[in-house]
Amino acid sequence: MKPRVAHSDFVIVEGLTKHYVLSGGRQVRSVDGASFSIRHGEALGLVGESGCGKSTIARLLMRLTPPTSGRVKVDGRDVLAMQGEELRKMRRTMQLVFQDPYSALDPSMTIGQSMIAPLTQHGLYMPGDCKAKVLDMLREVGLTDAFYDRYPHQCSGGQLQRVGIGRALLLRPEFLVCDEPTSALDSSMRTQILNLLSELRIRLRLTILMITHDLRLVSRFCDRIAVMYLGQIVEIAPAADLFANPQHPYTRALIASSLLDEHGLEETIDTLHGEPPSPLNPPSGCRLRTRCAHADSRCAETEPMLRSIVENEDTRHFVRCHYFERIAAIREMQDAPAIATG
Ligand SMILES: Nc1ncnc2c1ncn2[C@@H]1O[C@H](COP(=O)(O)OP(=O)(O)OP(=O)(O)O)[C@@H](O)[C@H]1O
Repeated sequence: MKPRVAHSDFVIVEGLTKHYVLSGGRQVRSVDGASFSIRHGEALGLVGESGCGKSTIARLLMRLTPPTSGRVKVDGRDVLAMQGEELRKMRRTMQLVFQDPYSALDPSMTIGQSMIAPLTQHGLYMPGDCKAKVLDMLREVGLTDAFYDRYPHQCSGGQLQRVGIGRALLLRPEFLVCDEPTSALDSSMRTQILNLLSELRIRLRLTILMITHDLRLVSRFCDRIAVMYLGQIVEIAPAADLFANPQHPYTRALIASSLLDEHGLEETIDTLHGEPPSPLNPPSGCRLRTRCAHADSRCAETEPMLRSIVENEDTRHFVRCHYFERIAAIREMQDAPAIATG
């Protein structure tokens, strides 16, 4: 069961943009004007094809790379403006769980040494208490005390991911960004790690951004889902709403292709054709237009905005699509009462 979430935005991201500048001055538009919010205790999924900019968003939120522009507020504080001690303290409350737990650990250090390092760095506990805290955390993530003295190469992928989660949680963060935390694992390990994260999320009242290309994972784990295409967020909706009532042609194609994979279905009208264009040279107007069956001249000329699709603010369903706007306008005209004449 998903926990109830408090109705206040804990994380607010506005117009977040990252253009990497290559030698010769060409720009990779990895993230372009991403805006979203995450309520306190909520899990937001961020999905999209490889290369659409998901990990760049994680790196921007964690201040691992500077943005080109935009704002990030966590618990009311402007994360991108922070410096020095304030930034160091903030970093403790925001932790990243990596896709590949092996590369996140130093192979020459034992698990215990790797887990104690951030504790010592942040001075959270007296040095004599650190080992006991690490052992408590190992148990909390389902590992025995014996793992304290093991080296990464003596652990399986699932065990290492438990270590990675434990290491992030030792600093008692409030906001966890999980970047493909299960994609390096086999399916039974994947389920175990997801169950562990679900349980810890409730127990520790964590706010989570779950980055993945696995739609089944987000449908099980997340309250809301943001769909990304070529650097932009194209749809955000509550998870159940997104699957029952997807609006953006890209979201519909993603859901259709995951069903194709799962059930071996025939190709449907909602599948996209071709590969995504390069973020070095994205299409004008709507970025999906070169692959979208519904695109017309307006899609090439003007960029659609991310707009709320319902009056009821609580539903929080947003779409960035001219085709959706056309269809919605037609439906509105059809639903309007006829004006009596004569
Ligand atoms: N340091 C960098 N310099 C130049 N381009 C970069 C850099 N980092 C990422 N990119 C480019 O930015 C785009 C977005 O990359 P990103 O890793 O954020 O995508 P992603 O959606 O996380 O993909 P994946 O699921 O494969 O990890 C890609 O085209 C990538 O090549």
